[in-house]
Amino acid sequence: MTAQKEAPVKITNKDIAQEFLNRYDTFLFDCDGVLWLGSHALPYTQEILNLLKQLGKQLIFVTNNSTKSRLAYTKKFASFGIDIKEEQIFTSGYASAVYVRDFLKLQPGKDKVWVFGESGIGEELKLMGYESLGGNDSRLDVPFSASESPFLVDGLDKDVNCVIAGLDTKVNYHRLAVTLQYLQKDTVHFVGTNVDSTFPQKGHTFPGAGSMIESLAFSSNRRPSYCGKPNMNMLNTIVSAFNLDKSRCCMVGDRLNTDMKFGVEGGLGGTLLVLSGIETEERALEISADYPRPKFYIDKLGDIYTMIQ
Ligand SMILES: O=C(O)[C@H](O)[C@H](O)COP(=O)(O)O
Ligand SMILES: [Mg+2]
Repeated sequence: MTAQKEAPVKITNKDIAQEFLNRYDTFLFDCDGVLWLGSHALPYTQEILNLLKQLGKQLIFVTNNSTKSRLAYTKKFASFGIDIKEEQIFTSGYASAVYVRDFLKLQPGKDKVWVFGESGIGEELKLMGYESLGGNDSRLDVPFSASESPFLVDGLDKDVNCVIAGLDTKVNYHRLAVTLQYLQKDTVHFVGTNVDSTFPQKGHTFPGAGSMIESLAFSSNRRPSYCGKPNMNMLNTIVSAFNLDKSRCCMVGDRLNTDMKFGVEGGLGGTLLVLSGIETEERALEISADYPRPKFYIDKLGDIYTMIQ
């Protein structure tokens, strides 16, 4: 991993903020920890996004949170007074469905997908014509019994040829046990939405998708193909969808080993780390073999708005 050669620059005043904005035409925004913490919008999120729109900047949103579909995310943005189109949003659930369609080339109407995760994965699969099982099926909410589970008593579904595993806030032994049965079939592909070990919320840091997916990897002794940031397939999908000039793009995120790695390895013109999510200023400045340093960093995204007033 090539560490950013020059030390990251902290955006602390109007001149630095203005120079930063002038460098880029397109901003790829991570969501959790940057725009909001769960249902709590971070300060001036609406204002800074509206300002960038007024400046003619292109806004794209790239979240490793697979719990909602792209369409559902437009509603979350709207709840914060932000008007965003579905095509501007890329989730790790969508990236996983694209991987199933374009790389695994599973047959809609024939191949089914077992989902360990929430509705955002199944909804994206459905839009591509795939039937998915598991997910938020309420029969998985009851305590597990091998002799009574409806997912086992009649045997596994023979048309399931892929497992997609992602963040599931209703994780339980029933979901883990049935998912493992599918992963024990070597004909079933193992896809993980994202590697994030933790999930930032207001005042707390909770287990992330990666911590659940790695549990399934451990019990099945298999490695998942991860599709979210920093996977370059996800970036390439976005770059080609918008025909982007990467040199004029900046990735804005709160995690070094996903967002910053995604931007630097993707060859984007710049990266901005915000300290309102997972990372600290110390980690932003340290040189690590596991992830690159950001080009810029700031306490929180909305500070750009207040600085240039
Ligand atoms: O656990 C997860 O899935 C992630 O922490 C979370 O959803 C990350 O979302 P992002 O910061 O990429 O918007
Ligand atoms: Mg984040």
